[in-house]
Amino acid sequence: MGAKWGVVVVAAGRGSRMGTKESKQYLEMQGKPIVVHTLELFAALDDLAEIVVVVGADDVGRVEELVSRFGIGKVKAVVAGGSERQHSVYNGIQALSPAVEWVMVHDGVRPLVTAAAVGACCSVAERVGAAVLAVPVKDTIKQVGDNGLIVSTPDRRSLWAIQTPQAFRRELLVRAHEQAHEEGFLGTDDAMVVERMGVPVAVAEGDYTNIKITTPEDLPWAEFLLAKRGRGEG
Ligand SMILES: Nc1ccn([C@@H]2O[C@H](COP(=O)(O)OP(=O)(O)OP(=O)(O)O)[C@@H](O)[C@H]2O)c(=O)n1
Ligand SMILES: C[C@](O)(CO)[C@H](O)COP(=O)(O)O
Repeated sequence: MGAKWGVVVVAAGRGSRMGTKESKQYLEMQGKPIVVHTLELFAALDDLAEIVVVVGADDVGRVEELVSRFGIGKVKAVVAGGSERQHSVYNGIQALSPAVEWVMVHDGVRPLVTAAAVGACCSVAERVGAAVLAVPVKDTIKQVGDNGLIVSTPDRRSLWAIQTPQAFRRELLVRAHEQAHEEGFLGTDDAMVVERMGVPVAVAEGDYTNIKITTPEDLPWAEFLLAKRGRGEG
């Protein structure tokens, strides 16, 4: 990462698919909330200038206290998110310092991303203008109709499972979010609002361990990977 980079860590979701009373980003692993693991990883990146954390409106004070308790550096602001992930992202971008010219957006519930993968994503973004971390899919993916019948089977060689961080020149991402808002478009990731403008977005190959903690089955796998990483076993 050469230029002035900021990251928006989004953690304002309800975690409904996890089925826990506590939102999944606050579930603890190795004595720390998942979102703290994620923030600590980005705070340790030498070339990262600042972090904005986006959380539920009622959780701003709680997360500010976590940032202080765990001594997490580079946190410029903790701000309230919105009803959709895309709204939370936009709120986060607005809180970055004006000097930040490149933005990463990262899911707060992806605590296992590596510094190397983040660096690769940013390098590709600086070259292309926009990039997302991804891995080639391992399973055959099929499109299935409402009737449960298979519609098509895309060539697996062209299919990638998209992750975060997703990295962009800041003015591009702001413009894309504002256009999506004006046109009532909601995407499931940040690249979608840029792609729909016809702007190229590149893929940077990441790791299969960069999982998004979403459903209960993800928790033991994340615990295992976190422990493995803590032992320096990658
Ligand atoms: N309005 C929202 C929705 C999601 N997120 C964040 O976006 C990331 C990816 O979203 P997802 O895994 O879907 O989290 P949730 O929306 O909380 O999960 P669910 O869909 O199961 O409720 C998470 O870190 C989540 O906290 C957010 O900041 N604001
Ligand atoms: C952004 C993302 O993590 C890329 O795979 C994914 O689209 C988030 O989806 P979610 O339903 O908000 O978890």
